Amino acid sequence: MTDPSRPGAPTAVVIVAAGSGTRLGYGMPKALVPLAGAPLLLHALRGVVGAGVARQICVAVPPGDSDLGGLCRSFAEEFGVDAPVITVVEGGATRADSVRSALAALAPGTGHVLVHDAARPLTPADVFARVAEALDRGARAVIPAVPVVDTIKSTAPTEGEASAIAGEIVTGTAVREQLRAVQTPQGFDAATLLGAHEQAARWPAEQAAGITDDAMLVESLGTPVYVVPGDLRSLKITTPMDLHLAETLLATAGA
Ligand SMILES: Nc1ccn([C@@H]2O[C@H](COP(=O)(O)OP(=O)(O)OP(=O)(O)O)[C@@H](O)[C@H]2O)c(=O)n1
Ligand SMILES: C[C@](O)(CO)[C@H](O)COP(=O)(O)O
Repeated sequence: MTDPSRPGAPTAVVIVAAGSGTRLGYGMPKALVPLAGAPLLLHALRGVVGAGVARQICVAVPPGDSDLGGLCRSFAEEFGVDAPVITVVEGGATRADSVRSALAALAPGTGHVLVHDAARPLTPADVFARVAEALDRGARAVIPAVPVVDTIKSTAPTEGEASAIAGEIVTGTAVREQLRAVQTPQGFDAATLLGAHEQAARWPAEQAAGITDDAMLVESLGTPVYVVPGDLRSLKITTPMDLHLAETLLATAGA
């Protein structure tokens, strides 16, 4: 339910659910893939409504889809008038295109926007709350993140004689203490996010192909992006192993 006592600007949550799920390999849009018997999108919708931050939820579904749109409509009927308004739009070829399509459907007067992956079905309410609170405190952009546990190195393809040994060679080691693994929901002042996406829509294809989250578009404008603690349970379902892990987490939580 939307908490009417929550201070701050009217908040919309965009759920991007238009991906194909190629790496998961189920032969259906990833948002439809079942986790503990319910599609990933349904888990994400329940999470957003349970967090109580949204006045509107705008879901980007694959072009031509009717299953995920139908799921959203049934979900809205289940909650009735107390639930946030749920809007369904057709997503695009890339995640950024899907976000852009959803932003165009936000209600006039929307002050804050949280962009969330349908592929993160187990994000705890606390994470939504931390992001929304940072916006209420004046941040124009805020992301949840967790520390990185592996050592991260950059590499380059080997050349000449070295290529007989291996395909890649190390070019550097990042300072791990400065690295964070970034999650969603990512929160923004609505005008800031719209401006950032409008600018990125004019980027050349090669540069646009490198867009992996919304915050990097805002960073490119020089706007400070704040970081709040994420949660390891907010994992992104990308491969079959992630789905197994999420099933286990749910089974353990319900035990
Ligand atoms: N054109 C796209 C691509 C991705 N997404 C959404 O962005 C989130 C993160 O994307 P990702 O995990 O990469 O999903 P897919 O693109 O479906 O995965 P894959 O790359 O394996 O096909 C997902 O909720 C996905 O539905 C989207 O709305 N529109
Ligand atoms: C937005 C995101 O979930 C932050 O970690 C991530 O960058 C999405 O990447 P994907 O390759 O589109 O799954």
